[in-house]
Amino acid sequence: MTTTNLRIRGLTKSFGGVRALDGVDLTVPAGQVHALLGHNGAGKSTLIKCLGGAFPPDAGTIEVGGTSYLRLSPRESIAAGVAIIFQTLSVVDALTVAENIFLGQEWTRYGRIDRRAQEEVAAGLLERVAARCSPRDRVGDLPMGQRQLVEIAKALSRSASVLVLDEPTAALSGAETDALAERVEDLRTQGLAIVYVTHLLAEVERLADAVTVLRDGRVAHQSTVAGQTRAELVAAIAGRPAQEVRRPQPRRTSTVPRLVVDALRGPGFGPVDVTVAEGERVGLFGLIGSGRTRVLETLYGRRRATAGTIRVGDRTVAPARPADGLAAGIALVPADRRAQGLFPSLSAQDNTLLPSVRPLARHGVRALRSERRVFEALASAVGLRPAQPDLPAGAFSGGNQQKLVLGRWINEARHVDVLLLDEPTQGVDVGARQEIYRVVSSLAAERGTAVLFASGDPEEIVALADRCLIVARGRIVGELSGAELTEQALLSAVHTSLPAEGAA
Ligand SMILES: Nc1ncnc2c1ncn2[C@@H]1O[C@H](COP(=O)(O)OP(=O)(O)OP(=O)(O)O)[C@@H](O)[C@H]1O
Repeated sequence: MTTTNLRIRGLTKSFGGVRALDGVDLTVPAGQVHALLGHNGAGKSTLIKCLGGAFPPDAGTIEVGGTSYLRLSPRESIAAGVAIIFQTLSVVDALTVAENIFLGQEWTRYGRIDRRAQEEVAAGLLERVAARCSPRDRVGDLPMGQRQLVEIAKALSRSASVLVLDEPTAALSGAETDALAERVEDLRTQGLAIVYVTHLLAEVERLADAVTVLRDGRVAHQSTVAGQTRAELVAAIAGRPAQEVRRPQPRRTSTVPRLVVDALRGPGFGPVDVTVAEGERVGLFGLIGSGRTRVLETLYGRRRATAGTIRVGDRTVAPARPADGLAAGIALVPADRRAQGLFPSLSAQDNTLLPSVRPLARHGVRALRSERRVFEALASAVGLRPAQPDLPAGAFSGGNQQKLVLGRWINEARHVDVLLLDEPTQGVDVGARQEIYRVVSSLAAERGTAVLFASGDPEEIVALADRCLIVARGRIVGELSGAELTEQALLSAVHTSLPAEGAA
């Protein structure tokens, strides 16, 4: 008989006027990987936060291991056997692996922490998750994939029976992603009930047994994964039939160079040569740690170049700070948009239009009506939910916060010569992804903006780039364009170069 580790019934939660969850049912038996999908703002994070005790639900029950709760405190959630691995991990960098695992549940002997016993047990737990680190390593020195395994080992030390993984591969390299998939497989075999939150359908197909799609706080679809097509899942997420993902028609781009980078070097990369013509969209494809992010940050002035030249049009620029990059007509949308670009207490509209307020103003007075019009056009283009201009940015879901920061640079009131995008659609749902590609492409086509973007997702490169440069070990090691630019060609190009670990 299969035991049911997690049974959620009628879960409901509102924030002000927004029904984030509306009568959600979800059952996950022991030994099942259950994928949780949904558009940005569908309610996925709210559901896992109710489960983890961060929010009290308004109605419904959460049953874990046979005990039913109307609400859980964070402590009760852990005691009941729930472990949630959030994207921003909760491990403490300054502590060792063993200290992290036993934080808050230290083993003591004669009133002192028994380090040796902790390290011995930690070693066993690390083995169970096939981690390659030692109990005495400092967590801050470990690559992201290992830190995540430490957190999973910590969950096992607390005898978790329900493991929730929130977009766990977002910050992992290809090799780390494969290793995590194997761990998920093992933990399923060991009888955990696993809830796996993701936007990536390939992960669902690879790992999950069952899938639930949330749409606007309700269950829009629930089934086993076997026999389910991608088109059916996309339709359930978006609430309309799937649009075919098509590679844009090859366009004749201008040959006038807009961005010319010559022998650029900086810590961890170089020399790098890149030319982007007016209206051209060039992808930088590489694994995490390849140096792709460093190149973009150096062009923008967030990092200092140690050698080389950068030209925008016919001007030579040497950005030492982001303000210099902006003054030279270069904008960067960082990958970690929430930490690096969002003002949580300002309204959605102010967040997107802040840099445009001056261009829109007439005679020094803010053009409020134009601001609203530009915001509304943008909100509909990127599928912002809810499309409320006055709501504080901090009240939007993670993916919608991404769209707000992205929208700052891709709205019609803001002109930049060179647009740099780091992982433009990470955390963004499948429906909005296509819209973002369309908006970026029309900026390039209509205004001649030179677009240089970094991505680790071959599908994204193929959907958005006219031409792609392969980055490995801080250098450009190949180039693909036209008919050669396919997902398969990208993957084989990157895997023939040595993978690097660590953050980009
Ligand atoms: N603290 C909050 N205050 C107000 N509204 C909130 C709050 N947290 C979430 N919401 C709203 O609840 C809804 C569901 O958000 P939630 O974060 O659960 O979505 P999600 O499915 O996790 O999205 P994403 O894929 O973007 O992470 C959204 O409309 C969001 O704006």
